[in-house]
Amino acid sequence: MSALPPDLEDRPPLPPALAAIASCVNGYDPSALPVAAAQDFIARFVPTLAEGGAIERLALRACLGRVLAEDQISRIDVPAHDNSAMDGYALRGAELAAAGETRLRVVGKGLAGAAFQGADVPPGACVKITTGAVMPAGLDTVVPQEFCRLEGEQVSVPAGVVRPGDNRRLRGEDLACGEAAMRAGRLLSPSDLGLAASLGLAELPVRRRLRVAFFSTGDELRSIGEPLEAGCVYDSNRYTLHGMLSRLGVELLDLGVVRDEPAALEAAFRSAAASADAVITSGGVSVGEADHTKQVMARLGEVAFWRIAMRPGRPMAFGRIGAGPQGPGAVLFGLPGNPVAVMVTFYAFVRDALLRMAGARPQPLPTLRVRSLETLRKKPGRTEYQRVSLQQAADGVWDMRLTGAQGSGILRSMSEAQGLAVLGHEQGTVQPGDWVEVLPFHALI
Ligand SMILES: Nc1nc2c(c(=O)[nH]1)N[C@H]1C(S)=C(S)[C@@H](COP(=O)(O)OP(=O)(O)OC[C@H]3O[C@@H](n4cnc5c(N)ncnc54)[C@H](O)[C@@H]3O)O[C@H]1N2
Ligand code: MOO
Repeated sequence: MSALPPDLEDRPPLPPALAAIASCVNGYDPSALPVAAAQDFIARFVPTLAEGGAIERLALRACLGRVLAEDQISRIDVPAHDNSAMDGYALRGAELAAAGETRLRVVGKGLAGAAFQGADVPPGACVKITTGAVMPAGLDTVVPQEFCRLEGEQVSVPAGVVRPGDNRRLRGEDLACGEAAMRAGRLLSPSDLGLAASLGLAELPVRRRLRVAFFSTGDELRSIGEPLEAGCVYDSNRYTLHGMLSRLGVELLDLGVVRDEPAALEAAFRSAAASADAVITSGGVSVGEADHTKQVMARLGEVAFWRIAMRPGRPMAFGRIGAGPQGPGAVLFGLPGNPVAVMVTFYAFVRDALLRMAGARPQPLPTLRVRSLETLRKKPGRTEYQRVSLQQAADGVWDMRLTGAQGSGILRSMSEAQGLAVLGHEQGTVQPGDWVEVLPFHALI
């Protein structure tokens, strides 16, 4: 068996692990697994990049989209001082009159980066201040300058425009020294880079990127640039997969197109598993005579299930090859060949599994509750994903329509969609005006 990535957690050998997982999964039926059971199975099954040996320290800007490997504890208070949230006058809140005006003498100024230098501010006095400037000792309130009238060195503040303590940011209110700023497992976002910068961190420890190999299978597939002979189609799945995987920030190994021949498939699986943590294929998982993918997967390793109660995406093989005492091998996703089924099964199963393997803690994706403008025919007993466009109605509610024919080979209606209506396992036909859950593509990385 092929060499195995050394830094994946060593899990028990596959057969007992599979049986153990299957017995924990509610409604486990390998011939037609409900979507939720398949997701549960996969979440329990996939190994995570191990703590040791898989961590690198990267310059902050390079950490975007990577998985944080260790908790980050703040070594400073952020902000480091009480400071003003407004341009105006800093004063003692207790001196503000309940009615009429409060008149105060301006005894100096404090700028952001150039704090007020005077001695203690005496009673009846205030300090001109800018946003971000350190609050002078003893002063606790800032009146924005728009509310004030300045005559010479006297400022008049009308009653009621601020309360004591207003417009002052407290030391450590963003993060106190010793507090956890970010926990390990976080998928680093632009705001996380900013947060780390606010702590003065030049670099962060991140998990190594997951290595994902992928290839298309099918004798009818031609690569771009090749002539399209009768009966052939261009291989689009590798481009779709490339796009979805790139957004996940994994390391990509594109192994091209593999012919519908068991020996060629076996060689491709072996080479993919030798260098990747996960292998994704498309095509050849159904029951046709040229559909060899799942048989080859089963011969080299194990197939946990390959039929899911969903549409599109019913035939999807999930398993593993190369598992043994030396490591967990590579996780396999044999996605169906139809171009829309590839995308739907990726979003339904592969995305979360890869994030989990990479050490992140994926959250359930947020869905929008929208009103259907049309009838959506649906049979109970399987989950259906229908391609929809969204528009906001005059009453502010979001409405949805199908983007066209829903055949799982029709990529145009996927490309025109803004999301997928997720019609649950038990759901029947949707009538116009009914509410449905939509997974907006913008929620996906
Ligand atoms: N008798 C049955 N036939 C089929 C069943 C079934 O349950 N019983 N399931 C259908 C469903 S659902 C799907 S999905 C497909 C999945 O089949 P395969 O995974 O074996 O995929 P292929 O047969 O290889 O291809 C299906 C279709 O997609 C085109 N394709 C494949 N790869 C690509 C690619 N990389 N780029 C563009 N297009 C691709 C291929 O040419 C076929 O038209 O099986 C149904 N049949
Ligand atoms: O998985 Mo298939 O895409 O339902 O046609």
